[in-house]
Amino acid sequence: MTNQNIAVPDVKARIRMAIAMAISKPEFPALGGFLAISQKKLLKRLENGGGRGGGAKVSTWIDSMRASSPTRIKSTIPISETQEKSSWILHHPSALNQFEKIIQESKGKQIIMFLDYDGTLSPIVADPERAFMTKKMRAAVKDLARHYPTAIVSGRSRNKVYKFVRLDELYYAGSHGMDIKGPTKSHNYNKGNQGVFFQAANEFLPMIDEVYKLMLEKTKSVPGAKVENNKFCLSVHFRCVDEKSWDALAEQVRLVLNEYPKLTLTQGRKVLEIRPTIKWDKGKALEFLLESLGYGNSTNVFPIYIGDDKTDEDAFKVLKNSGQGTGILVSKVQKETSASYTLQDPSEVEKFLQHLVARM
Ligand SMILES: O=P(O)(O)OC[C@H]1O[C@H](O[C@H]2O[C@H](CO)[C@@H](O)[C@H](O)[C@H]2O)[C@H](O)[C@@H](O)[C@@H]1O
Repeated sequence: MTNQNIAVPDVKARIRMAIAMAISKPEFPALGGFLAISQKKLLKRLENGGGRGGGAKVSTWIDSMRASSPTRIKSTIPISETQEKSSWILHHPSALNQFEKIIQESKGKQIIMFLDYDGTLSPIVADPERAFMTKKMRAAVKDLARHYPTAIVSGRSRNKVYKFVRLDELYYAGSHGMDIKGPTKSHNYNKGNQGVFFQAANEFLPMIDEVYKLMLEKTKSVPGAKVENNKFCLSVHFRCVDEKSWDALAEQVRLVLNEYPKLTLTQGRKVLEIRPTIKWDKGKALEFLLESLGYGNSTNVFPIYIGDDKTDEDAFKVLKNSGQGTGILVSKVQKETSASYTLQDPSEVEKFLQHLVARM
C-alpha cells in the first residue's frame, strides 16, 4: 500500500457527511441508507434534471452513428483534416507520452482511479455478453487497486459488470452511476466504506422492466437487434443490425419512448440507451464517490477518469470544470471531448495502469 494516507470516515463521520451532502448538494440524497429522505421527495429532486431529449433526437443520433461507422472512415485524409488532427492531438496528447507530466500534476495529492468498462478495460466486440477483459488487464486493475482507491463506472448493470471484473476491492457504479456499491474486501484506504450503497432511481425499476419487455417485443422483427437490461436503464444495440434497418429500429425505440415521458435517451457506441430523466450521470457518480472517500471539498485529491464513450463525457466535464484531476479519452479517432489526454485502446489503458503501479 502507498505511503499516502487516505481519510477513512467512520460510521458517525459518514452520517455527518451524508447530512452535509444532503444540505449542500440536494442531488445527493443518501449515503449507505443513512438519510431518511422519502423516495417521493428524492424522485421530485431528481426528476427532469438530466434529460437530453427523447424521440426527436433519435434521427440525429442515427446520423452520428453512421458518421462514426468504419465504412465512412476515409483511408486518405485531406491536408486540412491532417492539420486538424494534429491540432487535436496537440490538445489531447497521449497519456502514456505525458505520463510524467500527469504524475507531476498529481504530486502531493491522492490519486483516485475511475475506470469505464466497455471499450476501456475490454475491447468492443459484437456480442455484449462476451465483452471479457483479458487476464493481464484484470491483473493490472487488481494491482492498481492495491495502491489507489479504484472504481468501475459503467453503463452495464452493477451485477453484470462485477461478473466481468470479479474484483471485490473495487467500488462499482453500474447503470451509468445510478447504482453504486462500495468494496466488499477492505484495503487500508477503504476501511469503513464497505457500507457505501446508493441507488438513484429505484422508483423507475417497474417502468424499466415494462419498457424492457416492450422493447424485446417491438424489436424482435429486426434481425441482429438486441435489448440489454441494465437494471436502471436499457441498451438497444445496433452493432449487429444491417445499417439499412437502423432507421426502422430507431423508429421502434422512438415510438416506445413517446409513451414514457419520464424516460430519455442517450447514445453510445452503436447503442441507444434508455434511462430515467433524472439529474444523475457518470459525473454525479464520480462526485458521490469522492464524497464517500472523504474528498468532497478537498484540494488534496487527483481523480483520474478513463473512458471511451459519450456518457463518460459527463465525468470528464466534472473534472474539467472543477480543475481537479484529469480525464483520459480512449479513442483512435478524433472526437469532441472534455478529456485532457488520450489513449488509443484498452492495451494502452493497461500500460498506463501498469505505469501507475510501477511508480509506487
Ligand atoms: O459505460 P460502459 O461500461 O462503456 O457501457 C456502455 C455500453 O457498453 C456495452 O456496449 C458496448 O460494448 C459492447 C461489447 O463490446 C458492444 O457490442 C456495443 O456495441 C457497445 O455499445 C454494453 O453492452 C451496454 O449495455 C452499455 O450501455
